[in-house]
Amino acid sequence: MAPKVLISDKLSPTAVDIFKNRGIEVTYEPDLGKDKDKLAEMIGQFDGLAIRSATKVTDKLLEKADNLKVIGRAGIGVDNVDVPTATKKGVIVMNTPFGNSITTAEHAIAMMFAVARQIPAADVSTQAGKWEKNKFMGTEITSKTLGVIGCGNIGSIVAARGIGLSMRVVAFDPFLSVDRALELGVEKVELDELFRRADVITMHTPLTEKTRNIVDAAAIAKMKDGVIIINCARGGLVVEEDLRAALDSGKVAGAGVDVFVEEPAKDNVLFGAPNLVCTPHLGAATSEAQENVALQVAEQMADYLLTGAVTNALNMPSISAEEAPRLTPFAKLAEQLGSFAGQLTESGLKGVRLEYEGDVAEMNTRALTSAALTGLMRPLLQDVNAVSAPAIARERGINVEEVRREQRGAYENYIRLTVITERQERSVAGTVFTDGKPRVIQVKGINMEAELGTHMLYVTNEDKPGFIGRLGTTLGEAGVNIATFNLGRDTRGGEAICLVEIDEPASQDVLKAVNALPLVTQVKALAF
Ligand SMILES: NC(=O)C1=CN([C@@H]2O[C@H](COP(=O)(O)OP(=O)(O)OC[C@H]3O[C@@H](n4cnc5c(N)ncnc54)[C@H](O)[C@@H]3O)[C@@H](O)[C@H]2O)C=CC1
Ligand SMILES: O=C(O)C(=O)COP(=O)(O)O
Repeated sequence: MAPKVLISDKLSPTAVDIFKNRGIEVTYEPDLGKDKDKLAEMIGQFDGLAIRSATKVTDKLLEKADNLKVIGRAGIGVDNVDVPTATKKGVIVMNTPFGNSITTAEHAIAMMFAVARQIPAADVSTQAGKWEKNKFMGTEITSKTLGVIGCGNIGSIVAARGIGLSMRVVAFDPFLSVDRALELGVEKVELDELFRRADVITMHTPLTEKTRNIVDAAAIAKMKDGVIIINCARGGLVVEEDLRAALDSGKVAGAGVDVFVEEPAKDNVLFGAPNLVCTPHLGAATSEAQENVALQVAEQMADYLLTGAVTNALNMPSISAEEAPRLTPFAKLAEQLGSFAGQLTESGLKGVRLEYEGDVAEMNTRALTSAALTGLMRPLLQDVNAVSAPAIARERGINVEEVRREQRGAYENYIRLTVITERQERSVAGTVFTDGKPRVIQVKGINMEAELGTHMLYVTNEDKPGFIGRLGTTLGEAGVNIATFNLGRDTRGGEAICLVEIDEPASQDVLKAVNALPLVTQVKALAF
């Protein structure tokens, strides 16, 4: 069945065309993001949700999103998405990190000039026939200091534009390296120094608990008298009441505000302040940027839904379209190994070690580890998937270790998964042959070669003659048909393992009967 995608915010028609052309059923409801009840009613039918900033993807909405696999943000900020809850539910959240950055940087520069030359107010006055030439005295930008808070994609474009305008640029960004600052031609400074030195301050950080209220009354007090403040990033970065007071007092000479704590902003404390220029979250609103983000989000979501390729996800490692098909059998193997170990693990899991050897060591092992963790935890948590598994493992304090060895052993590729519990370590290993089929090749250090079917019996016993015949007879008498039978032992007369594929799940009576056989040490029904 074709996957279904809902677009709940205004997106360029390009997105609709791409989804359709790729065989995805698409519902375009550009105003749905504003109607959370209707959205909650509809969301259950969809595999994908494409949004901008108006749709709020809350935990309540996600509760109803039973089929959702991917949320695509046609833009950058995902503060309107509850990413931790989406991750726990196994829903990928992806954005388009570059599509609108130039446009947004240009908006910040436009705001700087609009404020410095009071263009909006001068326009209103002029069109009212007032010709107030002396009222609108401006500020020259050349040689002034531009303070950039957050010097990532957008901040660095703003910095470059600032330098192009002959400004001196200082930047505060804890993740900005000295080399990158040099390359950009900006001076890396601490926040207080930026506040002290900048004539114009512009913000380009995401909204996080660290950046919320970064510009409040105390910060403004450290700034130059007559500073200009520009916010084209997120509403919560500035305490609106404090900015209003500073505009009223003249401490801040002017502000350009594109984003608000509450959006749509209908009745904001800032409105009506002197020399305030506002726009309704227009940072990304150019046809060029909207084409970019619509095209990119639709391609990324379609890739994921149709091929499993992952690009620009915030909660999952990337998997390219080329590697997705190559990775699939290994992901299946990793998940089967995890599932095998998970079904045999009864006491508290402390850690998991994944060893990748040969060709597979050069693949995207993070994605394979996620698949292994999914298999491992599924016996406990039905809804876990490769998106949620690493987060759940972390939350539960399960230590995950990855070892990669590129040299080949007896097999071209080899994955060994070891679970570490309070009581013991247990390993299971497998490979993918050239037929693309995963095989288990070692259980607890005992070699064998088994393809895992849907229903399996796992039996450990003492290696003595006559056991296999008795096991076969017991299963036959119980009406259980054997599909495949795989054997291994550590030493002659030592510990032996049978992995038996059966056509139907083993009943409790069958398990009891097998358990009662002489020499049996453990019997377990496994399902894959
Ligand atoms: N007004 C609008 O329409 C638009 C607004 N935005 C906003 O702009 C933000 C930035 O976008 P990009 O530059 O693409 O993101 P980015 O991730 O490339 O850059 C953000 C920078 O902020 C820095 N940062 C993080 N925490 C910080 C802190 N506590 N103090 C100082 N710097 C910190 C990071 O190190 C990073 O370099 C987005 O998160 C979004 O909220 C983005 C697009 C359009
Ligand atoms: O990309 C971003 O972070 C933006 O803020 C753009 O928002 P929008 O898509 O225009 O609602």
